[in-house]
Amino acid sequence: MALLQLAQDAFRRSHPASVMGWAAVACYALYHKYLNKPVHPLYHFCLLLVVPAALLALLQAIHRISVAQECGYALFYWLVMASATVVYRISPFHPLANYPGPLAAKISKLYLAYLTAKGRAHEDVRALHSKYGDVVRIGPNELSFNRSDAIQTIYADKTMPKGPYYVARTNLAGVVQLDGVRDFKEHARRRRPWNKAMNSAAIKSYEPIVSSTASQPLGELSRRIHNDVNISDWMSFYGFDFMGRMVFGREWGMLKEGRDVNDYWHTMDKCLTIVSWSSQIPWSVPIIRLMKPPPEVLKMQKISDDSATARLTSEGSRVKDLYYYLLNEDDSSKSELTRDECISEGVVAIVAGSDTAATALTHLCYYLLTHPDSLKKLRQEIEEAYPTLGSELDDLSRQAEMPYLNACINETLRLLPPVLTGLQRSVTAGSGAIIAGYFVPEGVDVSVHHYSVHRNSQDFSPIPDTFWPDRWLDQDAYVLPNGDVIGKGEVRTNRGAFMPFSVGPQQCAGKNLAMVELRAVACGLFRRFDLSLSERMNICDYEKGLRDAYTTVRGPLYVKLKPRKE
Ligand code: HEM
Repeated sequence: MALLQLAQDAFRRSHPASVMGWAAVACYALYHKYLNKPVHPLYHFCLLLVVPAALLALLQAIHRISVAQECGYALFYWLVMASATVVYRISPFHPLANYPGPLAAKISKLYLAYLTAKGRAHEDVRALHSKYGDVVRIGPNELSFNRSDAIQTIYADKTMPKGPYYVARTNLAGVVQLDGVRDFKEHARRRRPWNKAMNSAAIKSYEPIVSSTASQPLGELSRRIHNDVNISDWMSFYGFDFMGRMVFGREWGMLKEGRDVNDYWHTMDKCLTIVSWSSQIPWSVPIIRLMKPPPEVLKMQKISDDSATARLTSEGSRVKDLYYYLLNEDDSSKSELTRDECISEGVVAIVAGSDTAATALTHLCYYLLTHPDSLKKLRQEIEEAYPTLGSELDDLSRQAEMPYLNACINETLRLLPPVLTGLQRSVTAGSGAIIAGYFVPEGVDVSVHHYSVHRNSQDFSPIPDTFWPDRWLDQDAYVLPNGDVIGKGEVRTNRGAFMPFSVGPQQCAGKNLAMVELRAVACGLFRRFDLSLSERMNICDYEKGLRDAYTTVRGPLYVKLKPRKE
């Protein structure tokens, strides 16, 4: 009672503006602690709306202020909060004050969300590294590294869980997707069935699906040799049909029809774009989720759920597909995953595995078409391995031993990794962490920027920006694209800096399968067809048209195809 009386007296004696101002500063102290963290929307609601509303009600009762004054004081409250946020973030007292970066990035993650929404964040963040150095403050509490010696600490040492960027990775039924699981122990439980589904014996058992799906686009394309073919589209048709068979044992029919049946893949691209920018502002995710989901998201969730549910209610697999292992159909024990988790895993596999592989294959075509010498060398290697036309999908294990094929794929994934961005992790240790020699305090989010580190001349030289597959070969001397010959000592290829599938316990679960399918399609395509760029293609625009939406959104790549005779 006495306390209430005291508060009332204080309110009576103070000017309303000073009450609102000091309350805003106090609330900010609480708010800034959680601003970039996943907290319940009620928390934001309370600090932003309930507190000022309660104060205004009190002030109204005591000072009899008008409605216009109430609105003014409410605005003042929010303004003080916003100003306190900005001042603290750019002040020398902020724990990241010594790290360079653009002012807008220091103030708000909205800056990175804006770059992401523009679609060229991979180039933009690389430009920031060129301007500010190896470590850049890309958000108020976030650092981007362009240093290969940061990779192990951030991703492999199991000390830094995924950051708040991943809060959006929960489906509409509330199930956290595998790639959104941030707790290491829970992640290990969810990941176990995947590791079984992707071990070498399982990968071998998928080879019939890989061979039959990889041969399908070749058949369909041979019927279209008189037209320009958008190979980018065809790689997506392939990627989705392959994953449809792999995961659900189901035909999407994209290759057969030569179009995006059900608009599935375009819908997915739209969803990824929304998710990619909203993930940059994690506190917006629970708020967005309170609203009605966009129709694209609903549509995609439905198609995926229906396919997964149909597969789960079927009597088991006809072929050994992903669910064969996820549901433990290979032995009698019960699956470790709940039914909802199983459905979610199927959806993740489609999202994670279809477009990424399609992007890698399209980029491989792009680089080989613009580097005819490399294409010639590759074709020679394929012809030596598979002298008979049509045999190139017979024994896929041979392809893992083809050095130039693997060099071309690696070089493509280096220059244009399908996941271009840095994958966020959080420093959670109370004592902070030392990353690549830099001290990073607790509560800071960190990442190694894929696109930048893959082109860093410290790790890939010479000509780090040029497609030059030879850098992956082990030779005594190397011929550069301009004809110069250089010795082994002048070539630096740091495989530890190569992370298109990420690194550590949360790296890509489908890496081995992806490599099998990339090799198979490349062998089939370049063995059976002569590819050239179509005249309608302005090839300089291809890279400029790529959009970084966490995974890559591609424009068209028109080619002409000529079947090879032998
Ligand atoms: C060239 C093709 C591919 C690339 C470049 C690629 C890349 C990646 C990357 C970088 C991650 C880490 C994502 C993160 O931490 O945010 C990832 C995760 C994942 N990928 Fe792939 N991926 C490819 C193909 C595939 C395929 C074919 C599958 C499925 C069979 C697959 C399934 C997954 C899954 C399930 C995860 C989540 C893993 C986890 O969180 O434990 N990926 N992928």
